[in-house]
Amino acid sequence: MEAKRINPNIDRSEKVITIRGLKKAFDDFEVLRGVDLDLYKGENLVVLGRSGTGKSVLIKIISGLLQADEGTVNVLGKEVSGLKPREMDALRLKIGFSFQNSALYDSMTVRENLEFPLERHAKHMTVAEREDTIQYVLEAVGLLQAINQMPSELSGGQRKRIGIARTLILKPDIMLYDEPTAGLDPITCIEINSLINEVQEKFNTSSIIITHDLTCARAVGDRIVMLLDGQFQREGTFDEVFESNDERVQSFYNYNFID
Ligand SMILES: Nc1ncnc2c1ncn2[C@@H]1O[C@H](COP(=O)(O)OP(=O)(O)OP(=O)(O)O)[C@@H](O)[C@H]1O
Repeated sequence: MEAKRINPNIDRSEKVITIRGLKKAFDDFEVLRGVDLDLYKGENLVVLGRSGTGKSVLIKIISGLLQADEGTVNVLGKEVSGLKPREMDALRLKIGFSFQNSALYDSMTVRENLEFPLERHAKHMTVAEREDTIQYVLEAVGLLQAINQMPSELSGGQRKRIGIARTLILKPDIMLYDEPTAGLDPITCIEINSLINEVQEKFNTSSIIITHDLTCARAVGDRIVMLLDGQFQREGTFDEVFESNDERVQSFYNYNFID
């Protein structure tokens, strides 16, 4: 299994996300207990953690779908908690959210699925510009030939690619991938991992990749953070994170079947 070649274009002088002291509880259950996080421009940051540790809650707070209880969350220079709904909508357009289930509309063709966000958010585009943009993102995910197909005619991996293309179509600055390889076979996982790295290079995005798949983490992460007991307890390259003797880190590693 190959480790990621760290992207030389990461700009460590520019942070696109800065989080300090983030707390979030549901009733008495404290999910996030003081999370600090920086995402640098051009970086692929992997957030690792076992099921239920609050990874999805974290990205929902970043994208304004959930409110923090305490702490500061700054995205592209804006403090999320202080934004009016209209400002939040504008910020959200700069954040591409790739959902676990790809979230495609089953009754629409691939082209229509991709046209949909353009019709809503890129009204200034001509029909020809839209078509060019659709073809460009489909080509980028290697599925131009599927343009007239229905999502039901595609494999899980292909649907995932189209979901990523639809997220890219509005040219987001930040990509949030929630479990990009969940439910895919090992070969398709490798293809999706490569696609995440290609997107980083071609679209110059900064990304957070949420996963508990260590093969994915190693293949795509310039930097890895591990969420344990509501806080990031380990941070570094893949090897640095797993150098730890911490039993929780080791058991996480041992339960993932990797070479
Ligand atoms: N809207 C909500 N209301 C109440 N509890 C919630 C809500 N959203 C998340 N939780 C709880 O917060 C905890 C963390 O959930 P989260 O979905 O972030 O986990 P996760 O780390 O993404 O897990 P997985 O890897 O299984 O997706 C869980 O115990 C979950 O039940």
